[in-house]
Amino acid sequence: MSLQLGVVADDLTGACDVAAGVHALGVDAEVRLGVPDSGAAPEARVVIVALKSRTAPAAEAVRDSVASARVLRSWGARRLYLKYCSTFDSTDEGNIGPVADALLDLAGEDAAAVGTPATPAAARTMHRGHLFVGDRLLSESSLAHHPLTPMRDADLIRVLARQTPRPVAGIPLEILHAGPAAVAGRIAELRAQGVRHVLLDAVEDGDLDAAAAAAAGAPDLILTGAAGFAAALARSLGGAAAPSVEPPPDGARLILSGSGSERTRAQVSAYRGPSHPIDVSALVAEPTAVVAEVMRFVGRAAGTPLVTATAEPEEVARLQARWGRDRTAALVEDALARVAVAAVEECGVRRVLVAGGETSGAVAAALGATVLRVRRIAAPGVAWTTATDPSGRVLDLCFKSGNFGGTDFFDRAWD
Ligand SMILES: Nc1ncnc2c1ncn2[C@@H]1O[C@H](COP(=O)(O)OP(=O)(O)O)[C@@H](O)[C@H]1O
Ligand SMILES: O=C(O)[C@H](O)C(=O)COP(=O)(O)O
Repeated sequence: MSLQLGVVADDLTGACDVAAGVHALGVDAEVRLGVPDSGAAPEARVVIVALKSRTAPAAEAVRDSVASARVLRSWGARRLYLKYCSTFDSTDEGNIGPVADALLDLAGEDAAAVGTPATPAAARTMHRGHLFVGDRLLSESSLAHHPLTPMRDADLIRVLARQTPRPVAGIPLEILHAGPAAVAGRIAELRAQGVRHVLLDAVEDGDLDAAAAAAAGAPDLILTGAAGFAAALARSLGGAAAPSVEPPPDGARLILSGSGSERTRAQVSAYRGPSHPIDVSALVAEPTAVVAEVMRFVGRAAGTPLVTATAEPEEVARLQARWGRDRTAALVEDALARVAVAAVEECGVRRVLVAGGETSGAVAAALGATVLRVRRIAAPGVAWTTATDPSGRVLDLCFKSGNFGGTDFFDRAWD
């Protein structure tokens, strides 16, 4: 099969979110970690490049996203999709706007970016350009307190307009409900007026299907959004039989949590197995000693050990004020990544569940994973994936978005 949809994702859990949704439709998907080497094209019909660009400097995010898009195009990708968070996680400096603009430059002068973060299956909906998380406006949800990208403005037309000099406009729900031709016609009108970024309202999957059908008639569009719109595009590809589910590899288990999201905080609290909180302040002065202490816990734990840095927003804010946001982020990500490598190399761990997008990117890179294939859906938007590390070990890896999975996920995710 040829590559139908090439996706550039700004974090690993978001990439796996798309892969899980595509897999559930019976469409074969593959996640490539980092900017891929051009080489031979993968066989999968959907290839998702997982970058760690969501909170990187804009120039770095643009560089890696454009490089990834070029490789996907060289593999014959018929459509390009920029995958960002369903809660539009970003700052006013970017990176959704700058990256989308760079992809527009790649696509040509009159190109336009069209899409939506709406993912109704994850209770993310767009109405009059405003993003809702469940019944709450984004700015009234827990995402307003995200440790790296606090989302304090639910008007995404306004948010995106702060990230790009190119004109931004929305398409309201009544046009989505009028069907694909109405959507396509409105997109064409906006483009003729010079609009280069279009955000679509959507409150149900049918709206996303209408958007996907409208996009099918405009192959020059750069498509953007979260896993919901990506799944609608994959639905139009037509799925094969349900993919087979291989058993997980034998080996010990480990849970690593670096997410500060509301759902992960609940999952950490609800976990009934052995857990060990990381002393983040101690990481500043003696990270090696902290990791050694954690490994003593992992080595003697009965059951599946949970190593967690997860903390309430107030505690995270206190540590960020003391040591710096980026410094604490890097210290925690690096510590959890080092624990993952040591657990695989020294404790026979072969199954790792990681909570948090940035955290997952750091852990996957440290483990040397380069390609992930979905093995089994663990929860909506969350998959167990199979990877082979540089030493040839087969690993079973689950990279869970911060706000995904049930409260008992850490106990129930294992098959
Ligand atoms: N206790 C803590 N203090 C400071 N930063 C933390 C703490 N725990 C986690 N972090 C950092 O917060 C960020 C959480 O981001 P991420 O892993 O993407 O989670 P999510 O998926 O919930 O957004 C990471 O950079 C992580 O290292
Ligand atoms: O919510 C989404 O679209 C994705 O699953 C995602 O990007 C989540 O990011 P997180 O950093 O893992 O919360």
